[in-house]
Amino acid sequence: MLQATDLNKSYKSGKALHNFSIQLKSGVIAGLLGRNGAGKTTLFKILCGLVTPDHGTLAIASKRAKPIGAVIEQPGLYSYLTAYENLKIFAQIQKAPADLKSVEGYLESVGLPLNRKDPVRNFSMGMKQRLGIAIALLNDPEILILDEPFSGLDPTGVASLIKLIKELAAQDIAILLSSHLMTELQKCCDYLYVIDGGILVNEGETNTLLDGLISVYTLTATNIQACAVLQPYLLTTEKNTVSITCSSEQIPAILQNVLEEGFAVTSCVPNITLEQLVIPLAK
Ligand SMILES: Nc1ncnc2c1ncn2[C@@H]1O[C@H](COP(=O)(O)OP(=O)(O)OP(=O)(O)O)[C@@H](O)[C@H]1O
Repeated sequence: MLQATDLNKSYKSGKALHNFSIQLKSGVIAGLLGRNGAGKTTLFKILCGLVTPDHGTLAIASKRAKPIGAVIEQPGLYSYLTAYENLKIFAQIQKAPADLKSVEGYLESVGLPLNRKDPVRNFSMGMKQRLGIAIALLNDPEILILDEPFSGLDPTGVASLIKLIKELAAQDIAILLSSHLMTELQKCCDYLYVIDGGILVNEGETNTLLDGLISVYTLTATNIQACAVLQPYLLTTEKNTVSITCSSEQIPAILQNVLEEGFAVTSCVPNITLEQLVIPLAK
């Protein structure tokens, strides 16, 4: 669907992208993980045609008039207008259907209420993101690019945005989203690209990439710090929460034994940091 090969871009400040290649496929959610200044926005702007690369090729297989929809940095909204009015204006600008039924359909497609009559400046960050996505999806692009879509969202907002992104991918849209945080990308991406200093330093199917690297898990259960089974693995303990160090292969058996000892584990969260993904290849 989209193949970018050996993209290079330099600014006066230095090289922002170096021989960066990326592929997007229909129905697949790809994540771009990288620190601040790693080159994520530069890549997105090149993919959207907003910045011209110094070298490299970009091939997009699509017959649509608008192959890519994107929300880069903040969604650009008219803050003094309602969601409906924003969508109607952007639909008119982009020559998409702008009648009442169509605009209500756009609102519904991203889970925004039809009855909000107040300006979008009153909206939560999550609702603004949804409206930005609805605008990006005008004219049915086959590719959706979202730059840091989770920034400023609370956990509920993150969870409901992840649900929306998965629903869009299920409609065969190819999705690329960026973050400097592992947790959200881990939860929603099928494939991960890791960028550092403008270079692709790691990539792979999310589960395969992370399984080999996770060695610390945080478990929560009432009084779990007293669990005998966990004592050999303990890294840190707090009331009702412990961090243990073990491999991903060991986790199912450990959890089984903890349950048999009578501790009802309410969560088991793998801990992985961006640094773990960057350092192995940067050596
Ligand atoms: N228009 C520009 N002019 C000069 N330098 C730029 C420009 N845009 C980006 N850069 C530089 O290119 C590098 C990559 O920036 P970019 O915004 O692509 O990174 P990023 O990963 O999106 O970072 P962030 O998460 O902070 O937005 C940075 O060193 C940045 O300062």
